[in-house]
Amino acid sequence: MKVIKVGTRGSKLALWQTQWVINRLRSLYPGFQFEPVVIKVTSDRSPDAPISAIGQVGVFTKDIEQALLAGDIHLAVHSLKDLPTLSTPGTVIAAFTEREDPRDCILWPKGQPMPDLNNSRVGTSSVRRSALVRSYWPNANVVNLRGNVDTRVRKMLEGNYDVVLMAYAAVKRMDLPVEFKPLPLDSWVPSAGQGIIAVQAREDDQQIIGMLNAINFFPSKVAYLAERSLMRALGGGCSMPVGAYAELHDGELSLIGMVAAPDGSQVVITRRVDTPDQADHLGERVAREMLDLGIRLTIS
Ligand SMILES: NCc1[nH]cc(CCC(=O)O)c1CC(=O)O
Repeated sequence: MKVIKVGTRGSKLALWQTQWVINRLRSLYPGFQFEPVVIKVTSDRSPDAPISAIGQVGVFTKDIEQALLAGDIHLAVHSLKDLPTLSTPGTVIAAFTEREDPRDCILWPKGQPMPDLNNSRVGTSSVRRSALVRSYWPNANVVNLRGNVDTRVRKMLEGNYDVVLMAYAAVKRMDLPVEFKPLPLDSWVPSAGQGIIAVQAREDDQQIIGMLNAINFFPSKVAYLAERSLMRALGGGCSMPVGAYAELHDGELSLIGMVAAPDGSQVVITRRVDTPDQADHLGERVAREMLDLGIRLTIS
């Protein structure tokens, strides 16, 4: 039986996502054996350093892509939002999964009432989330908090933070000892790709690409094309306070874009609609309109 090696990070969330993809593939292709291969990535090697200090693009994904290109694995499973908006030459995202709830949410310890957000210590290391906290809850204290989902929850339960911010997708996929409340999509615009799992193959591997095509979900792909185009037009990556969320509904693609000043003094949110074949153009248009509003994209 042919063994297909599936590259993944070793975090619980990554392993959950990889198992989910493997289960889908296994039911479609019973003649193959799918085997997860854990690959250590840059961010795992410096678990406490701020991502902005580790610096380069692709801290969650680069080492896995290299293993893919080297032929050590046949395919790779990533959180789409962790992948750089410019794809690595030689690789292709051959499947975008059905999107899990894309919203951000706040988490606090199980059994406790929801903290007063405007007087809380909020743990996050995301520049997008900190800008939104500073804008919407001006008296809250943003405290840097890095690490895998488990680490972030543990540090909160140890009393270092009153609430932490996280992707709702992560809360739904894992069993966490927390209370949680999702934040509204149109004011807390998520990161491009949030909630979608990306399955990557080598560009020249027609067999794997063909197999992955069966689990590709077109509405997720076209939504991401618009979100990615917006990110590219802003020249942004995860180091900028930018959000993008697109949705295909009744043949119409709508895109919400968000740009914030890192200190929260300005938040610009724009929504536009177009046909799905105009996904790229829609992203550029929303980006252009937001830039025309004159927000200062100062990267701290
Ligand atoms: N960079 C961390 C990361 N990458 C993907 C997810 C959530 C899962 C998803 O978006 O599919 C998370 C956790 C978070 O944002 O709190």
